Amino acid sequence: MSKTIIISNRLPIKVQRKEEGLAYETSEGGLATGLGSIYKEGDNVWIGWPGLSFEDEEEEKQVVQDLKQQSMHPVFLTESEIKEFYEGFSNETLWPSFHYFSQYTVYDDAYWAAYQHVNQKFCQAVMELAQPGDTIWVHDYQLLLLPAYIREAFPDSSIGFFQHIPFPSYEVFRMLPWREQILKGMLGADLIGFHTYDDARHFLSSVSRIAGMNTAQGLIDNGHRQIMVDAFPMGIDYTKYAQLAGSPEMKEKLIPYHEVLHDQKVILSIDRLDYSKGIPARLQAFELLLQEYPEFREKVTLFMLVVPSRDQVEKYKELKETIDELVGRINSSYRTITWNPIQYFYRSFPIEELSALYTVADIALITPMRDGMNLVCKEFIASKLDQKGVLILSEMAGASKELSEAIIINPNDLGQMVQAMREAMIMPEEEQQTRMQHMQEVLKRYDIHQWVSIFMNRLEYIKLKQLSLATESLSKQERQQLLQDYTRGQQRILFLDYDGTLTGFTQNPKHAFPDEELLHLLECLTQESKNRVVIISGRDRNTLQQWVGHLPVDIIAEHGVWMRPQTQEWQMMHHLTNEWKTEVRPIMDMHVSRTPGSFIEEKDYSLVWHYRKVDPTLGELRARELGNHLQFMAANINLQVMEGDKVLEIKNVEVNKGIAVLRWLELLPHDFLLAIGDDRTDEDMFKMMPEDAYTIKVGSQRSLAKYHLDSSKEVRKLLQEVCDQ
Ligand SMILES: O=P(O)(O)OC[C@H]1O[C@H](O[C@H]2O[C@H](CO)[C@@H](O)[C@H](O)[C@H]2O)[C@H](O)[C@@H](O)[C@@H]1O
Ligand SMILES: O=c1ccn([C@@H]2O[C@H](COP(=O)(O)OP(=O)(O)O)[C@@H](O)[C@H]2O)c(=O)[nH]1
Ligand SMILES: [Mg+2]
Repeated sequence: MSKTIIISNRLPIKVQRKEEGLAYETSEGGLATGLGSIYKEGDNVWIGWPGLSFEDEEEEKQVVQDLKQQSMHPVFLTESEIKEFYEGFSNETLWPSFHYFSQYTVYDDAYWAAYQHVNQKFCQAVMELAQPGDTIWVHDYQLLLLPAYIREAFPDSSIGFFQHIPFPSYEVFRMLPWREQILKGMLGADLIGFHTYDDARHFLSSVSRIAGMNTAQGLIDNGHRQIMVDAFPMGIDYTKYAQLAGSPEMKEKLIPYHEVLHDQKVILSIDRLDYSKGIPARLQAFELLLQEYPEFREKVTLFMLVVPSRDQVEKYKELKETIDELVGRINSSYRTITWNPIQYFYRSFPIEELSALYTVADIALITPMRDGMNLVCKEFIASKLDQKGVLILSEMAGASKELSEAIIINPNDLGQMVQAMREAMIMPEEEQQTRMQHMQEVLKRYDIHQWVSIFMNRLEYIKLKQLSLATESLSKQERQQLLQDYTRGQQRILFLDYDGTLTGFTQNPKHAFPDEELLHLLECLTQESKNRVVIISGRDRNTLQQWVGHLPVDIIAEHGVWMRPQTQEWQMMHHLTNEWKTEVRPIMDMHVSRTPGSFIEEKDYSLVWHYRKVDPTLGELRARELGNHLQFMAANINLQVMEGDKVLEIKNVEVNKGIAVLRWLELLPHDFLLAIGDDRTDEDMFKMMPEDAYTIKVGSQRSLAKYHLDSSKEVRKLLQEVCDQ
């Protein structure tokens, strides 16, 4: 039976070394409870780091055994891996960079080496446990390379990846020297999820700009597979928090709070110790509230829980000192004999205590500078059974996208935070309830179980979609049939597109000249007297003449303006005019000057605007503008605007590859036809081919062709087999 394997850096439990031996505690965080519902089912398993370094193999064996009973499998990290992979690359490079704290980012090759090494180590663990057919779900920024490593080991596996922290804008992401390897690592997955649409959008933009891949409609085409990217805002176990808040034990738990607080309002703040959480600014805003509105003194208490986290990392140590100082200063300035403005705790609390705090708090003050999601604010909402209470939430938290009924603030605006606290303190109960009810509905509907099920569902969907494309890809059997039909054929025509089909895509189109391998292949194909090999290309005739003209191939140039049957002279297929160029060229010239990196290619009867070196978004925008402009002119002067891969071509309306192949089909008797092409212009050729022809599209986009091949490399392989017949 197939199973689901979950992999995250941290396991949902932490091993602690106590005097009486090893002890297991739950890890802080929503992921652990959320996925709890699936990892314990059937043979499912969760792979991750148990949170300590072990020197003793016996102790490690013990941990493996203990965890096995709870459907977990540990990956042990050495002291130096903890330093360089976990504290280093994960939390001193990726964490600050992805949270827009670029000034904190450490760029260190040793960290990067450790990061690759530990990702490999996780891959080893997956390989030990995975079987064909298993679903693999990788979590978070510590394991960005893992999807590609797993893909290499198990090419057909179903891999989902979810990132719990933000994905930064391209301008920030590009600063990482290892940006390309990181993207390639993530792209090993079939489905890539983020908390918000903005994160997904930023990721897609980096993929398009850095990896140069097509990312239309959230689908990435990497040449082999379609990869889906989408937003899946993570929910919480709503019922669990609601039930805890309503449990009989809760009433008792609340007694001491009420004794201390009397009629004071409670503002609650809970986070891990992290500069991304905006704790100092929050404290400053609270101080300003007390300063500017003395009427609130002794009427409000800030309960501030800071959970120790990554305390070996320098910036976290510094932050701890800053917070200690601020709390000390505010408390010492404003405290009275009976009142302390801030109740500050630096430790972690069990869920029952958290629930009591959520219940008792009037206001939750959640003001991160950046946060992937933030589950604390959701847990607060779920705990409010009487629907009284106000949430103040930073617009920089992923959760703000769902919780629009909160008081949304910008954490850099201290004045706005002060006003938000004031508004929350005096908000009428009805308004609190209306807002709370709305937020509760959102969170109840989209809880953690829904989150898991929607993610899994999408993963299944994209796998099926890939499969339907794969079934169109030339199977072993169909390949055999093709070769058999070829051998039987006495009069064969092979139509071969050039760029993207016989050669790969190059940054400079002039660099795509044929290499030795290709020339040999063409020689071999043309040596066979039963073959007519037709190179059918959009390129100008001079280039094609220079590159393949010495071979006895037929050439169709400029999508069918020119033809050169075998060794004869070049002929024009249509009587065309190019007088229109004087009118069109200035418009293209203007676009070139407005679009850095673009250039014009001039052929005898067409003009082409290339934008492969242009920033992709700008390129698409300008292509649309130019296309519209030319479309408008074209209708009056018998021209067509053809869109290709990063090109826009304008030429006479009667020219296309379909009309060109018809000429060959009419003139030459044939009993075996093969047509291969990669681009939109090749679709015209596929359209004109008779039913029994073998038509092959290179790449995974939809096509009129019957079959698909992955790349020009695959095309060459097939043609070599044809040659060998
Ligand atoms: O493992 P640690 O280094 O101790 O850190 C704890 C976890 O922190 C991060 O949490 C994030 O995930 C939450 C759930 O999706 C999200 O609400 C929050 O905004 C994120 O910051 C981190 O992503 C985890 O990998 C860590 O285990
Ligand atoms: O003493 C504590 C404080 C917090 N949490 C939990 O830690 C998680 C924090 O998740 P969040 O998304 O808010 O932030 P992260 O720490 O993951 O960045 C929440 O589920 C809290 O309930 C906990 O278990 N014990
Ligand atoms: Mg092509």
